[in-house]
Amino acid sequence: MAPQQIPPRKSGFAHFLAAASYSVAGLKRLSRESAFRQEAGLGLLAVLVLAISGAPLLALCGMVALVLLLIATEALNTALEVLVDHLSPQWSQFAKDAKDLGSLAVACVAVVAIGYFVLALCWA
Ligand SMILES: Nc1ncnc2c1ncn2[C@@H]1O[C@H](COP(=O)(O)OP(=O)(O)OP(=O)(O)O)[C@@H](O)[C@H]1O
Repeated sequence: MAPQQIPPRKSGFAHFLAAASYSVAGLKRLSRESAFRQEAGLGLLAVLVLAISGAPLLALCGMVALVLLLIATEALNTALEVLVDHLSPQWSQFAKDAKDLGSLAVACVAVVAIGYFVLALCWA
């Protein structure tokens, strides 16, 4: 297979379009992670439950924002894992630290999202 080329830098509207296509590629890569599929599924469920419970629009927007924040954190954690797996196929302290810290970041955002869901459900 021929070696892939790094795409040339673009500016203006072409840069905007290119950035959007890179984000879609990132979403495709993220969809291979089971953690992402679980978080996105549970997040969608949480938004639906709040909507059915009659939560106000602002509360629904808050839930959607937190689910997007969780997905963004999971994307960064996956990027970290890809790099760590490439740099350290064997056990190493830096690999353990990096991956554990990435997991902590995802866990912190997940706790905030779950707490928000419970509060919004109580107030609905
Ligand atoms: N190369 C490594 N060296 C040392 N410890 C590692 C290494 N790879 C993974 N670990 C340890 O194993 C844990 C789980 O790693 P793993 O790669 O399975 O990530 P994960 O959090 O389960 O994410 P995912 O399910 O998305 O792969 C890490 O948090 C870390 O403590």
